[in-house]
Amino acid sequence: MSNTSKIIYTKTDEAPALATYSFLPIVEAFIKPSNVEIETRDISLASRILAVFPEYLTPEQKVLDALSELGELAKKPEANIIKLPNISASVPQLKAAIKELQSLGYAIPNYPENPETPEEKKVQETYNKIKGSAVNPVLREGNSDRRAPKAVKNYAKKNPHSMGAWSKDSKTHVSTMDHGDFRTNEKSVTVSKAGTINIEFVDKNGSIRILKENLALLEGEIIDATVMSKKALISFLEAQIKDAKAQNVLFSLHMKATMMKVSDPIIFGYAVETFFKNVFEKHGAILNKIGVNVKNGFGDLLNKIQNLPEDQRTAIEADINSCFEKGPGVAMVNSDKGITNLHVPSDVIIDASMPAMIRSSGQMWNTEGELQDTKAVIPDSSYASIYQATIDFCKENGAFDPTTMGTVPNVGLMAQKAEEYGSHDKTFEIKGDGIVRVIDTAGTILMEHPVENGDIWRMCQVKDAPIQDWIKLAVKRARATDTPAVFWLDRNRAHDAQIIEKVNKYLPNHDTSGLDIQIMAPFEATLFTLKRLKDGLDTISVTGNVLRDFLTDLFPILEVGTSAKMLSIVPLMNGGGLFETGAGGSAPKHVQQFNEEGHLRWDSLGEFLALAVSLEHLGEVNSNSKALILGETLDDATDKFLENKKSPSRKVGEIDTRGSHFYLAKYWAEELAAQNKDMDLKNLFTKVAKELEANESSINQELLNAQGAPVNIGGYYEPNEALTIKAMRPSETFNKIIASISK
Ligand SMILES: NC(=O)C1=CN([C@@H]2O[C@H](COP(=O)(O)OP(=O)(O)OC[C@H]3O[C@@H](n4cnc5c(N)ncnc54)[C@H](OP(=O)(O)O)[C@@H]3O)[C@@H](O)[C@H]2O)C=CC1
Ligand SMILES: O=C(O)CCC(=O)C(=O)O
Ligand SMILES: [Mg+2]
Repeated sequence: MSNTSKIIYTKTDEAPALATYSFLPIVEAFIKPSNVEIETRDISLASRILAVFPEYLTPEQKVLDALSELGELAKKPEANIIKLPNISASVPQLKAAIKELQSLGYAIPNYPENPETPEEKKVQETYNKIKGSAVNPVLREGNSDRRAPKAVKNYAKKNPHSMGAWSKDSKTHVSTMDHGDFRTNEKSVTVSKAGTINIEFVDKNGSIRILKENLALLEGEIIDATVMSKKALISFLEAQIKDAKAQNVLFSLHMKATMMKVSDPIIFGYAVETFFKNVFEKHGAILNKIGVNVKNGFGDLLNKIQNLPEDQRTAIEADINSCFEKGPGVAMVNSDKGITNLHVPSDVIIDASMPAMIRSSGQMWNTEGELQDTKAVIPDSSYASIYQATIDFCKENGAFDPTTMGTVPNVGLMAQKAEEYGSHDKTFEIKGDGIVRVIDTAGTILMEHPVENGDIWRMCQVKDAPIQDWIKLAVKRARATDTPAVFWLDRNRAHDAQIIEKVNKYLPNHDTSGLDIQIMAPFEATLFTLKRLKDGLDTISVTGNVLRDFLTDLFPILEVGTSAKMLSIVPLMNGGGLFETGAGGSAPKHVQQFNEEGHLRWDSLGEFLALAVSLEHLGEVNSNSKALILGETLDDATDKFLENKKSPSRKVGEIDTRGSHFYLAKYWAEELAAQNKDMDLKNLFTKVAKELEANESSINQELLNAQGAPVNIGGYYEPNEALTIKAMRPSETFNKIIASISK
């Protein structure tokens, strides 16, 4: 078999990883006759931790660095990778994973919160590479094409998900900064020739500290730099806390602390300190001494004060309570458990949290577990306006109607760590007052900003080749679907102005005759798109990396109820394919339900869609007709799956992920039996389809019998393999039929 007939299926974390234990054996059996091999690579958080600390492990414990391997593969034409959502770990998640691995006998080091020795610094640096969004940027060697397939849209039109009603009197609103933030301070230049730059901090006395040295830039690369003023941010946050109280709305903070892993935890920390100002003013010395780190959220403070002598702890708790009493209500993540929006920076992630709020009448949970209007605080104003525009639109027009609304596919610029999501190694918390400047080897200052102690300064990059590829993809999608495409770019923003020049330069290289392609600032683009959306019309959004992320949750959640149902393709720039499953995350609360009730509600539709396009890609590239047929029939099976409503239910005792996989297998076998292009496949799967049909009720019964009681799979980040297989494949009858396919 040729080396190229290989699909790499990623093993990740939480609900998607559990689902893989049930789905992958089915896939392996079905694709075997086509001479396509499927291999797994473990890029779970646990595995990524073990991969970078080999010196702490015994020879048997060592694991491959699968992520680096896949990062290299993504640059090769033969790449065909199915990427499931993975944990982008905040520090609290990282620490929990480390603890679990240590308890399993892996002698890996602790995460050093305040590293002092060179050894501790090295350990922290290593962990920082695993922290946050450390997987996607490595694999995304291409731009993004995300859309709701027709079958998914049609299903939503016939079976609309619930949408909370909107009232014209809703007090919900977005609050964002109008000065001193990343948007207002942004500067940007396009580099005319390749070279290297340094980023320097010059203090008030003129002494220079190098923040980043010898950063290589390519010709035509756009760079931008900006700063968030700590003073402006804190006075903004103080004003918003007061205003939320005055308006009697919940205070909620929406950040991307996982993907913006350096800047956003700092901002999150300032919000915690501002909300609990009295606590930090009165007890700052003690909190400092016990190592409270607000970047890890209010939860870090609560955990660390548990070890204080009782009198100190109760004094602090009394002041915490008085902040809650005097301040506005805070939006809750889990009101039963008292977990607020400020507890953990990775609990509320803006791409999912804002659409979820908009879908529920613009409301979030209060401490009583009731829905209430909310002030959504999004400190940086770069993209906040899209949510305000959507809120205004819903107030004016009521909630969207999934039975009649159009769709908004996205073409997103993301290749080669484009824009903000590639900025971590160039983001700095500034220590002292002075100037930060970007300077080239000839001594020319490309950009500079005056800064003050505590400010957050960052630089972003986007290379020319990805921009050209993105423009090409936009034209291709507009042409393929004959749909208007809008570039969401603001000519008044420094970075966007540079991108607009490139769009104007490269668009004429393509045949755009008869196409409707426009450029609009995000606020106007939102209004334009929403109006069309309500009228049942489709509009392609062509955006940068952050808006890609925001819009590919916002529109899917409104249109089809969840971004899990998105087709998410990354045509890799060197010819391979990366097929992401859905556009959302790993849904931690699903695992909790599984552990408690033995019911997993992860919807693998994203996996089905991704596998079909992966097979199609492989079939075309390798002229493998069996792979093509498997892809086509899988798509037809997915249509049938939707028509017959075989997605997992939310409730225990009803069909869950495992049952949904059985039906996918049944329909896939039936489609293979029905096709006449390949007789081998037809004959083989006619038999399989008959057996699945004949055993349908006993398989369903066996699968349902596995529900209703707590399930122990021996771990959260590193579950025990044997226990997980047992839990995820509980139907002997089904397992036997699957095993018989490859015999
Ligand atoms: N591509 C990737 O690797 C991504 C990873 N993440 C990571 O995922 C974790 C959780 O992030 P969060 O922002 O809360 O986003 P999630 O998308 O995990 O959660 C938001 C909500 O989406 C719904 N949902 C998402 N996928 C499915 C699915 N397949 N089946 C059923 N429901 C689904 C659920 O909503 P409901 O209850 O309304 O149905 C869920 O509660 C974090 O660790 C984050 O870093 C996040 C985004 C992308
Ligand atoms: O990589 C991550 O942390 C999240 C990715 C994400 O949300 C997206 O691409 O939509
Ligand atoms: Mg996202």
